[in-house]
Amino acid sequence: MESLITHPDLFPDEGNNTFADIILPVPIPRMFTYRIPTALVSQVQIGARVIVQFGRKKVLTGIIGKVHSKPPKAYEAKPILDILDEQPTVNPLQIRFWVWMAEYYCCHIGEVMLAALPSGLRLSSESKVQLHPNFVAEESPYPLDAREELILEALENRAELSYEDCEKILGIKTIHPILKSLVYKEAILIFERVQDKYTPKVETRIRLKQEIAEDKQSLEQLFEQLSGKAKQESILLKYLRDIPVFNNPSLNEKGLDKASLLEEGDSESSLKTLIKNGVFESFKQVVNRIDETEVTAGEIILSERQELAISEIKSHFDTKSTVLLHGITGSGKTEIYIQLIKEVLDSGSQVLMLLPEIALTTQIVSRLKQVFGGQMGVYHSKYSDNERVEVWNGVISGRFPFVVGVRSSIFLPFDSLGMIIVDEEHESSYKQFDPAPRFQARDSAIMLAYFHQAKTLLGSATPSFESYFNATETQKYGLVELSERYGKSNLPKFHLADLGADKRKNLLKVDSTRMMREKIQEALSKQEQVLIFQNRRGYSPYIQCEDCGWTGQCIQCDVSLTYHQFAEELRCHYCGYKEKVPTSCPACGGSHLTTMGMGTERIEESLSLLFPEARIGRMDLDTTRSKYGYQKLLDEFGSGHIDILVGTQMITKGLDFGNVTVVGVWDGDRILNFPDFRSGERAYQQITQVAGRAGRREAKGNVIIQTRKADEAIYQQVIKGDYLEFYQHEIHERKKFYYPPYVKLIKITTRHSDFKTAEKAAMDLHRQMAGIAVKKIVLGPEKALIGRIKNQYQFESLIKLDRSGASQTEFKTQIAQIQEQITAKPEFRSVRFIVDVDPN
Ligand SMILES: Nc1ncnc2c1ncn2[C@@H]1O[C@H](COP(=O)(O)OP(=O)(O)OP(=O)(O)O)[C@@H](O)[C@H]1O
Ligand SMILES: [Zn+2]
Repeated sequence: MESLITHPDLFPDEGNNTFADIILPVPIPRMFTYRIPTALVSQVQIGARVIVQFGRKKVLTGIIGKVHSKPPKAYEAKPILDILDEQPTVNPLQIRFWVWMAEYYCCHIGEVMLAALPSGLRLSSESKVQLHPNFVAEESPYPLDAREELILEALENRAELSYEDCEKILGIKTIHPILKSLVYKEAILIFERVQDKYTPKVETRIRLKQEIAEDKQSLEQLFEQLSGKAKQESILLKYLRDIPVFNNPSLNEKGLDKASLLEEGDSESSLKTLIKNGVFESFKQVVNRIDETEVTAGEIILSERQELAISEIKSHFDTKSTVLLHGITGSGKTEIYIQLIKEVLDSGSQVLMLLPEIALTTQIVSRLKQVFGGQMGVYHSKYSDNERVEVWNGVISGRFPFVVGVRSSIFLPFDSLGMIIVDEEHESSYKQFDPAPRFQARDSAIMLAYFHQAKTLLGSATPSFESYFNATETQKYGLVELSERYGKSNLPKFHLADLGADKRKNLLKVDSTRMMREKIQEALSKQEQVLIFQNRRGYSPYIQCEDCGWTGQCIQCDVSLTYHQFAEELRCHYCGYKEKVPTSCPACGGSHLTTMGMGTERIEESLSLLFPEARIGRMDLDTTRSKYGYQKLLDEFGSGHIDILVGTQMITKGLDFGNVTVVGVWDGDRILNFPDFRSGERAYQQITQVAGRAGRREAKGNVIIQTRKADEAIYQQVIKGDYLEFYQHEIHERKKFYYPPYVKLIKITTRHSDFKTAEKAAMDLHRQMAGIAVKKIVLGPEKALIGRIKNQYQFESLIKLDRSGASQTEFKTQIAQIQEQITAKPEFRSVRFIVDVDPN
């Protein structure tokens, strides 16, 4: 797309009264108001992309958020330079949603826009200069000065110059007055070249020349000519095998993708010869990046219990807009979703289904694909930006009335959602931690549904306390319970394996109890499969010197470096700093460096000592970094090429493998040790979810939890599977100590490169917050758990706010003002405040 626009200074103020508030991709709190030149008034639409000048030299692409007739008071509105879209890129519902998100999560609307638009839809633009077509130096009535001459000279040789080029030519920074004068003298034009970053995928295709394809005789002749030229003949044969033009010459038209024509090792040069000799021709075609899939699923018959759940969900939807489906692991929630999705799609509305990041590459998506085929779009963060633009456009065009996606799919341009499903709604990865907007996708989805007058279905075997609270205590949500597994499957049997007792009896072998070994052996001997879970948190292995206790520390953050065996490196998980593993201790020079902590790698090693015959796989951040890494491991496991799969959180999310009968939790106690008020909730969820992967068909499942604290209440609660009892016990504590869902939490982090400055600013913030007149408790400021990240010191304040909407709005408005006041003070100019609403 190219847009030729005149320079802003060429727009006189025409006294016209239409203004637009523009959402700009810069960190300013509000939308910025611009004037709409008369010539453009008829094209103005909310959601259309525009080009505006921002500051002195910057040209930005923004989006029209609002149209009105009130000129801004604090500044003179500049004109909009151009409107890029005939069809708006985002719709008014999306803008409403963005505005809500910026307000609720205390961030700039520009930040929401940046998160929402795939970067392929954001435009890059740059001011360019070219000679005025009518300019003839000799005839110009205006004298030119030396600098102006230089620019014109350069333009004699080059069709266009950027602002940067001009700066270089003149060797000065302030070129604007000179260019302005040249514009006035009608010697140059300033224009914008705007580039759409999205590039359609173009394939080179090959087809027979039509006259050959249509005429059997000339085809036969061709074979005679090619006899003896084996390479060319082979290409022709391959083509005819894939495109049988003998039977149907019209097939020839769409040809064959060049890459697949040559995939069997045929040579490119032989193909070239064939093209040169007029046998084949090559042509280009724009293709979809996202495959079309055929619907392949057969009819599913729902169980009575599932039918009942569906009718309960629907009847709740008559009066409530959100329903929580609490169905134990393996109860068949997916089939319930499928049925409901079908009905909503049939009624002509759109459906969005949210899944946690990692679950999105798995079975559930292929299951949905079988049912919904090409009308289902998948929106994944491992997709390239171009692929995301295709999903985006597919939602607008109606190609994808149904999308399954990760948390960012709530930003897709839906215009008539009928239902949003949030599967595994308890998952903490629905919360975006960094950068802003720090949104919780489940909560935002409920808001989005509200804007669309749509319904939200939350599903989980282990609901978040927030959702369960809303479904029971306040009855804002409807509650539907499924407490039996589908079909002949039963919940697995639990075994607590006491590490301490085994140690005393000398039964421990490479960190494993006798119970763990026996159960794994039993499964292996029956050709059944095993999953071993190791919690990621607190388990990063590190290197320590046995002599002096030295451990590697990051040079920019207050954290230990994590040991990566594979790369023989120490890495910082916060800033990415890395160094080679030292051969001797940098502190004392000793040579006894050992690996501490027990990561998945270590367990993999232990298991291969214990079960030398077994095929063992490992799934963690290291082994799944590539786009298809995760899928590949799961495929190998699913097809029985792996007997034991060791993994972190990733192996717990929604996996459904019938042959898994044993699930081992390698170190249960570590799961209990989250240092926050949600630790109990998280531990219950994690153990229940991973245990739920066992025994999902007829064969009985076994879950072994290794622990030193077998009498912890939480183990008994998990084993009993009594979510309600667990919830009631925990929620009581939450109430007593003022924690969510009884209060709203806001965390404010104050950051600065100087320790004292950070502390002082945090204290200042604290003092002023005390003055805000809403019911609240303010804790801190305290040095953050990790006191320094990327050389920035951090202090944290935690605010417990009254749940009422009015209190929250009041607090948030005032906190924004307080931040502005503090950073206006010279000593605090580079202090950063990070506001996290509903932190994890
Ligand atoms: N009506 C049905 N007909 C045939 N098979 C079914 C039906 N309902 C569920 N199943 C099968 O039962 C198994 C468990 O179902 P599903 O994976 O949907 O459980 P879930 O509730 O999502 O469990 P989790 O919370 O553990 O992920 C799957 O293999 C699924 O294909
Ligand atoms: Zn670091």
